Amino acid sequence: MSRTTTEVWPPVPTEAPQRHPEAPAPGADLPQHYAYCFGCGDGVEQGLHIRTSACEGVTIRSRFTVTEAHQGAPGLAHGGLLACAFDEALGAAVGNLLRKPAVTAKLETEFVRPVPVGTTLFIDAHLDGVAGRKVYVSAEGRLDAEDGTVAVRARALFVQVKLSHFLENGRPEDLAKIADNPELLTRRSVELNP
Ligand SMILES: CCCCCCCCCCCCCC(=O)SCCNC(=O)CCNC(=O)[C@H](O)C(C)(C)COP(=O)(O)OP(=O)(O)OC[C@H]1O[C@@H](n2cnc3c(N)ncnc32)[C@H](O)[C@@H]1OP(=O)(O)O
Repeated sequence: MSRTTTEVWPPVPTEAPQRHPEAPAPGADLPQHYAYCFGCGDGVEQGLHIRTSACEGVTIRSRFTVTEAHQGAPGLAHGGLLACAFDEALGAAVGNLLRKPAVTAKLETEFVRPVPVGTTLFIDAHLDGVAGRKVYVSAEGRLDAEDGTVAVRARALFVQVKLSHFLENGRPEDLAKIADNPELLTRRSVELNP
């Protein structure tokens, strides 16, 4: 059976994504966006602690080191955690390069090679197209080097949302913690009306 994905991507006509004029400069290391984010936050001891930097154009690179806390089979990364890492990397591309709040509507992952504990995945995420509020984005994860063997591929649809999405749906006590300590969130300006 062929594993080549045959569907057209993006699946609808799109416009070329435009890097926001205030997007982080190529080479810049990006801060965690929320201290308690499972993907990037330093406040989550067993989280993924993904680190991300901006690249040229509409690409960003993330690095994720698989620890013992991330196992599924003995000594191997859990597929769901790998999907989480890609959700984070794809979302960071959308948020940082377009600078508009967006959430994952659909996420597809392809697991090509096992990913052992101790591996660092180099994940390049690329914005593929924008159609109104919809943003199509894809990524590849390579084993232990920028040019390593591809182990995981993913692609996703993100939908741009208003700030009210988070204020109306988030747990009040967590929103209150942020009100008390705004440092929990990265304080970069975003455009709030999709
Ligand atoms: C400086 C800033 C830095 C920031 C860094 C940030 C890093 C972040 C890293 C974090 C990363 C982690 C990120 C996370 O973990 S985000 C957390 C996980 N995601 C969610 O919780 C999202 C839950 N879903 C929703 O809230 C709603 O369903 C949304 C908001 C997505 C849409 O509901 P809404 O009522 O608003 O809009 P709509 O229903 O009219 O849909 C709009 C359009 O979209 C199309 N559509 C929707 N769904 C699908 C689908 N499944 N397949 C195909 N198409 C779909 C739909 O047909 C329509 O198309 P069109 O009719 O317009 O053509």
